[in-house]
Formats: sequence, C-alpha cells, structure tokens
Amino acid sequence: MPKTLEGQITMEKTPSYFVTREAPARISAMSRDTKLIVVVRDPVTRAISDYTQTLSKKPDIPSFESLTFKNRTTGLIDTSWSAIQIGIYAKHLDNWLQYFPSEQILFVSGERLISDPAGELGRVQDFLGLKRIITDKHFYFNQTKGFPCLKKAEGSSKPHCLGKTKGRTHPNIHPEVVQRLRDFYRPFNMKFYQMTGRFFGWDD
Ligand SMILES: Nc1ncnc2c1ncn2[C@@H]1O[C@H](COP(=O)(O)OS(=O)(=O)O)[C@@H](OP(=O)(O)O)[C@H]1O
Repeated sequence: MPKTLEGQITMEKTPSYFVTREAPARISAMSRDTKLIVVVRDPVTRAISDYTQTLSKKPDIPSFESLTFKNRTTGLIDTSWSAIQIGIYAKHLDNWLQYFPSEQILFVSGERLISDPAGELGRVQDFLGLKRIITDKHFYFNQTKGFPCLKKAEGSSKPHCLGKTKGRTHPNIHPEVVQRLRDFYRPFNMKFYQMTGRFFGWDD
C-alpha cells in the first residue's frame, strides 16, 4: 500500500480478505489503524450469487443442490464448499477480532445498499470521518437494471450503473434446499448480529 499523506485516504478492495486466515495479522502488521469495511448480505442469497458467478464462467459445473449437500438424504451440508463457507460470517469475524477492535470494522448491509444506497453510504462516510457528500440526490433507480445507479459517474455528466456481472439473474433453487440452508445459517447469523450489534434481518 502506498504511504498516505495528510488529508488523503488510501483505499483497497479485495473481497477475499475477509475469509483469508492470514489477512488480519498481515494488515495489522502493516497498519493497526486501518479501517475495515465489509459488505455482507444474506448468506443464502450470497451462496446462490457465488454459484451464479462460477456458473457464468464454467457452465458445466454440478447443480447448486449437489454442491450444497454432502449427503442429500440426511441433509448434511458441505461446509467445505467455499460458497457455503464464506457465509459463516461470525467465524470469519472472530479471526479479525483477534487483531482489530470492533469499532474499526464497519459492516455494510448488502440489502440496504440496494434499497437505500445513500443511507448505507452515509454510514460509510461517517465511519471514514468524511463529510456526507454522497446523498440521495446522487442516485436514481434504473428500471432496466433493476438496481440503483449513479446519476452522474465521477468525471462525467452521464448516468452510471454497475456492469453486467453485478445483478445477474439467479437460478431457481428448490425451496427445500433454501430452507435447509436458512436453518444451517441461523445460529451463525444470530452470533454475527450479537457480535456486530446490528440486526441484518436475514432470518425473518
Ligand atoms: N447498485 C447495484 N447495482 C448492481 N448490483 C448491486 C448494486 N448494489 C448491490 N449490488 C449487488 O452486488 C452484487 C455483486 O457484487 P459482488 O459482491 O459479487 O462483487 S465482487 O465480485 O465481490 O466485487 C450483486 O449480486 P448478484 O445480484 O448476485 O449479481 C448485486 O446484488
């Protein structure tokens, strides 16, 4: 990471850091003051989204159902499958809390980022000690994309939506499989709500 001058903020984005065992120690050794931001969404939808992304690159992979279960009859879930493993947020957070105080970590709700992008970005700006420059007036809902988009991209006067790889249509997953996954994640989600002090509402 480059050295950060007075009045600057250096940012870096790598989704896999959150689930990489060695990352907290390494980042802490680089700078203990680093502020960490993690976007989390319902781990069941996250797993399906993850699968959808892999499927778009490798159309021949087995079905979501067959990757989810070690044994379909007993309903035993394959927690070694990364799409499942990554959603056990409480476990990953435990690892980070060995190195960083919880005040230094902000969890952004992936669901709220879609339903209220300005609100979530307001929290991000506060967390980073920035003035709330980005507000409601910067977003509009794009019917075609089905997501909020920026009215003007940075350095341009044109609207800007995220690219085609964001907001893909997910395959239909059998409701029984979804329910089994909901039951699997519930205790981990409860622990995560407790640890973060925020109720993300994934278990309604
Ligand atoms: N404004 C806006 N436009 C489009 N997409 C949006 C937006 N806000 C959040 N999302 C959600 O972002 C999801 C993709 O982000 P990823 O986490 O996969 O990104 S990354 O690969 O980790 O960089 C993507 O997940 P999928 O819907 O499963 O594709 C979106 O639901």
